[in-house]
Amino acid sequence: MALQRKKRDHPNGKADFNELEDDAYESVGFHDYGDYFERKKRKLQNQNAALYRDTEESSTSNIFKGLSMAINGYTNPSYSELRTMIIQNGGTFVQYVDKKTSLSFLICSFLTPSKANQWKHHKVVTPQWIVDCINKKKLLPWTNYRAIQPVASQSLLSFPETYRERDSQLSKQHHESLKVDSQVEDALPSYNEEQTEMKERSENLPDSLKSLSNSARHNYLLLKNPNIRKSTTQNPEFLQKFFNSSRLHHLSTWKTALKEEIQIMTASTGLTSSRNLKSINEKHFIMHVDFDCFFAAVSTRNTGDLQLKPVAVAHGIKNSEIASCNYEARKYGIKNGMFVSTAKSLCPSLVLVDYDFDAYEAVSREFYSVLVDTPNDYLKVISIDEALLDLTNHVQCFEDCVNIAESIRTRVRMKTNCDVSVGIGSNVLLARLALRKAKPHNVFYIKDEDASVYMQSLPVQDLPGVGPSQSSKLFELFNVKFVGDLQRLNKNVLQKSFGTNYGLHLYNISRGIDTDVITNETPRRSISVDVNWGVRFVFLEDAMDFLKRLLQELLNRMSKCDVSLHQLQLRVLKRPENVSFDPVKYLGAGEVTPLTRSIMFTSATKSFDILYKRLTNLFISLDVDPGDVRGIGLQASKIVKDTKNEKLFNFNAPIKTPQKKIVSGQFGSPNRLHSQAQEFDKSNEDNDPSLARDTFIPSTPYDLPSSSQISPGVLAQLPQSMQGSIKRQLDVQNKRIDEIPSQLDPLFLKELPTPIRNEVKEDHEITINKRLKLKSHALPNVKVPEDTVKKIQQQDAFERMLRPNKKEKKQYLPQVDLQVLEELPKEIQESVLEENRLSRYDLAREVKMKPNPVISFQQKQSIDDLRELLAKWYQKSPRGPNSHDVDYFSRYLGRVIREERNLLKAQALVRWLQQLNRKDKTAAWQTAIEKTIEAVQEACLVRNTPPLVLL
Ligand SMILES: Nc1ccn([C@H]2C[C@H](O)[C@@H](COP(=O)(O)OP(=O)(O)OP(=O)(O)O)O2)c(=O)n1
Ligand SMILES: [Mg+2]
Ligand SMILES: [Mg+2]
Repeated sequence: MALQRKKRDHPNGKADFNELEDDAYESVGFHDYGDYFERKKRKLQNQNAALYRDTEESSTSNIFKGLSMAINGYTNPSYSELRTMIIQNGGTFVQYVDKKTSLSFLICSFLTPSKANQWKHHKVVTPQWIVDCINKKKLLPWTNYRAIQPVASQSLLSFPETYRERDSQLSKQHHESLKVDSQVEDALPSYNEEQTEMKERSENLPDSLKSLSNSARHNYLLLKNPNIRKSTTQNPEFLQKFFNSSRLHHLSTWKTALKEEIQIMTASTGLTSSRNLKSINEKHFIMHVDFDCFFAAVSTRNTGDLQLKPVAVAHGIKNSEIASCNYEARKYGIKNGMFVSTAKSLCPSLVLVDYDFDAYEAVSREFYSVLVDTPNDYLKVISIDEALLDLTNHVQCFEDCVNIAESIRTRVRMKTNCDVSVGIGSNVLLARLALRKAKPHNVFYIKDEDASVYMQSLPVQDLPGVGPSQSSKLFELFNVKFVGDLQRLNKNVLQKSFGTNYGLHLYNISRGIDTDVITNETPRRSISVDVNWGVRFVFLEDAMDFLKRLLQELLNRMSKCDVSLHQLQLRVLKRPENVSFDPVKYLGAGEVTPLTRSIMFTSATKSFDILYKRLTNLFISLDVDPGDVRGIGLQASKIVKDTKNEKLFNFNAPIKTPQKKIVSGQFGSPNRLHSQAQEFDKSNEDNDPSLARDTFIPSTPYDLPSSSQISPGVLAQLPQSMQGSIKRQLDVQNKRIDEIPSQLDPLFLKELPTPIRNEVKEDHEITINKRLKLKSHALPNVKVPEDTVKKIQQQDAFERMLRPNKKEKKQYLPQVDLQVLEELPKEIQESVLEENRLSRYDLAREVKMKPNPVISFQQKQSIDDLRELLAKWYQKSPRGPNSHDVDYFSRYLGRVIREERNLLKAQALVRWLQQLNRKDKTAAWQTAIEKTIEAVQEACLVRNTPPLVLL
């Protein structure tokens, strides 16, 4: 029997059915459970409709107009009294509530803990609120009548002055959605709608706040909720909480700490300089070891039954990201980085477990102790769960590597009850590709002779340094999709299109040739603190206050390492203009434009006052609306040691120490690492008190070339602090300067590690420029004594080295694309920057100047125009779209995500298609929509952002 429903604008509960024809009154029979509830709901709605009819005349006020309410459990006044009170005062009474019902308020006196948990994201008030509102004849702030005490994660907005607008909107949306017709409502508020809503809501703002920008007002209203405020930068304890629970923070801290420890161990075993025994051309054996689903495995390692179930580690909130999921969960299509809500829709039985940072750290230490016990040439920390080993001098063939790999796997399993996988190859690239193949729970190796063939079928994006821009350029120019296609391209052609360095890189890696060698860990060159979640400011003062706390945190970290800084960088993540105020991720940064600025200090400092003053000016100079700030970071670079007793590392120690191999068991316990290191430092200091006295930390620990290659001329051109350091090191190494060439010695330069060489070269260039400048400006008759000129040159050179040379760099600005650059491997990034004589700072400004392009589809760009287009497309193809059109549109969505970088737009368009097909549910359209969703999620993956919620 067809359900006849008159379309009326009645709110929920007022639906006017023809009772006689409504099958809600038929017996339930053998219908399914869902059907039973559907019927029950309609039955109750009909009863309410009758009640509304009766009370229409007798209604006393409209104070609850636009609000929908339900009652739960025992109440005083009674259920029926309350119901009448609600209806008589214009409210909508909802008799039956399920998950889909949008409700303004739930009225109840008491909730059991489980119910309280279930309703924690709703407004739950006591019956007294109804009574008092009616007595006072106005809506009173509901927060004074809460039946559930707020919880920290509550994400519901509650603004005493404005909730009515919001609720009536919610309730309107809900009723619109109840209508079974072709009217399609917008799934997400568009940016314009958000702006309009903001304007309406802002009318309730105090006068003093009316001058605020829209984004600041938005934050003001958002932060009115104490629960939300508690989770943001407005909370004085925010930083501590943030760092305690931020997995990314933990990951980076662990990595730094592990690197330092491994560095100490390798230094103490004397493996540093003598280990590069084989040249790059000789065959190497590289091993890449990585835990399988690290966080998830650690969290379930002692729970046999959980290991067999799909498990993910996340904070548990709907829009939180999955940090790690086990391979059982991956069978359902769940991936690391996915939102919990998406994952749950793929696998409702997914078990969520919380983070256990202490356990991850402990397991990682066991892991590294096994690796340190494995004879190796180099051990490089990649992350908490992952390392590279160079075994070249310890094995003869791949089979030896496999045996070692199996032994590592067994020992790690015994110590941690978790699995690692191992990839082996003759270089880092092949080891990495082999690891991918080995996962999970296995060992795999790729021989050189198989590499080329093995790689042919890989998409080019699987290659290191090939990101979306490069791969789409490769596709556009040469129709290249797979590595096999790339292998067919000539080296010259690649270099012409992609530049000398990157062209060569592409040519090499497509053949499995990787010149990246595993080198020693470099000492810490910078210390930073970054916060990219929960950053919400209203006023400039908020930003200043937070900067203060962040600077304090940076100084604390610096003080732990006993360093001062020469350079301080401020990094700000800014919401671009047409991006929503509220990112998809709750209080996250969302889509942002990064801005960076640095300040240089001629003398090293760690003074809060000096730094804070410059920092605030720097922030102001960025001219960012405080409401638009979504993330802030500080980085101390060009750091110098400021105490004589270096605790961890002796940067000026002679690198060559007696050969001492790691023997099995030596580093069995992680705590021994520290004590071992300290002993090592101590013994060195005992032997030679002149060590560890200098303050400058070079970018890389360096061994000096033979004395004949160091000229006093060169030395004189170095920054003074470096001169001191080199002279002392020469003393230590018993080297003398016995030649006096007058200019930069190429041999000497060649021997220096690249970063130092660059510094020296830059410095030299500046000195030369300065000299030229001095010449041209010198008054013809004034003779400056030569000594003085030299001194000025040296001093100036050092100062200028610490200052960015704006004029010089400006003219090179437009040649490098930051997005392209970021996808390249670090080394290539540096060389591109060097080639273009640019710093990242310049590029960030460049990005700021050039907004993302808005991509057109059939000459349409705005969401509204595109929706119109899609609606026409849908109407014209009732039996489903042409597959080429679907591909075409999917590709467009991909570009919206990758190039226009507008996630919300892509989301809104797909949802629109879903809405269009909601009524008829045409299967062909459904398939087409799924295809577009796939394209969208793939583009998100490429961009490294979590998938959009589209189910
Ligand atoms: N963006 C990231 C990257 C990593 N991790 C954490 C969770 C991971 O468990 C751990 C290791 O990262 P991997 O990339 O090695 O991922 P898994 O070990 O989880 O999975 P796989 O088996 O693919 O290595 O680091 C994280 O929280 N967020
Ligand atoms: Mg892993
Ligand atoms: Mg890893």
